[in-house]
Amino acid sequence: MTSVPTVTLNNGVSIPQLGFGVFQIEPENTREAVRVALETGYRHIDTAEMYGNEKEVGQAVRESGLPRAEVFVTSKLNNGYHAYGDALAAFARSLEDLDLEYLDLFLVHWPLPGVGDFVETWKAMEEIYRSGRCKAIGVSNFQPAHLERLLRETDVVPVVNQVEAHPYLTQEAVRTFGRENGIATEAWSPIAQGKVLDDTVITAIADRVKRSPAQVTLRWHLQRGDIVFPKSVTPARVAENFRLFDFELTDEDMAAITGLNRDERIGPDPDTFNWIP
Ligand SMILES: NC(=O)C1=CN([C@@H]2O[C@H](COP(=O)(O)OP(=O)(O)OC[C@H]3O[C@@H](n4cnc5c(N)ncnc54)[C@H](OP(=O)(O)O)[C@@H]3O)[C@@H](O)[C@H]2O)C=CC1
Ligand SMILES: O=C1CO[C@H](CO)[C@@H](O)[C@@H]1O
Repeated sequence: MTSVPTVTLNNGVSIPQLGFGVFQIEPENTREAVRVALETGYRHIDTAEMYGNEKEVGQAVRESGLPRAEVFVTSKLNNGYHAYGDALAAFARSLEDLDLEYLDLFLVHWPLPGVGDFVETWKAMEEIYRSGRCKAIGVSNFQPAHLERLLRETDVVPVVNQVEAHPYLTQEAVRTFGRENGIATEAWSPIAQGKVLDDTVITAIADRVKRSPAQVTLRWHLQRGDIVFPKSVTPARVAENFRLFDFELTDEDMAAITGLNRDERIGPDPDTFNWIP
């Protein structure tokens, strides 16, 4: 079976660079989707309390029969639970819903700069980390200014920052800040939910290397060093998105795809997003 490269996080924990995302998979379809992903060879699942399918993710992981240590599971703190005590309780609930002994990675889902104070939230994350029930803690959708505050005012450096990233939003500033401070970048919506797949720069490279536009785009992320977890409920695509390790993009291909950047988001802007579900 294909072995997926790992990235060593700043606390020594290893994360598979390619995983499987479960946003917008209905709870009733999640068990099967995660079963197919694990069967295909994925060993990293990215969920969140916000997605409403933690329970089914946990079920599929347990039913796979794989040793717990072989599957990397990430979940995220939902936006309504940023207060210290709420964050501790929300983590305990996530673990209970997943029905797992520990989480591999727990993230603050959004900084919500207009609501409360994410430094207080991060102090709760540090306590969760110290409890040993979570192997690593990180953030999602943090801008460099948000990260600077965490680095200045708290003790534990986030292991990752999970941000929207794809060829139309290459996130150079966030990625550079991460690289300089030991924070790995995870790219969410890595194929921009399909939006980049008919871009002629990407389709021309795909034709030449005899791979699909999705494979070319995912390979671009991997060669940049970022961590990705494409979502699909279509088994053929789940398999396609896993076949990324038998071809390489040239430096010219990499530069051409990076050159597509238009700083165009498909999701919310972290500086102004303060939504509480
Ligand atoms: N931290 C955050 O704020 C966020 C995190 N995320 C995480 O990132 C993950 C991935 O992002 P997501 O928004 O789901 O978007 P993706 O960029 O992974 O795209 C998913 C969409 O693309 C389709 N698709 C998947 N593979 C292929 C393929 N090979 N060819 C053509 N179409 C394909 C899927 O269709 P189908 O399923 O029908 O096959 C689905 O419609 C999420 O599942 C979640 O874990 C996402 C958003 C925000
Ligand atoms: O993970 C997520 C899925 O997408 C939503 C809408 O863009 C986000 O709010 C959320 O962070």
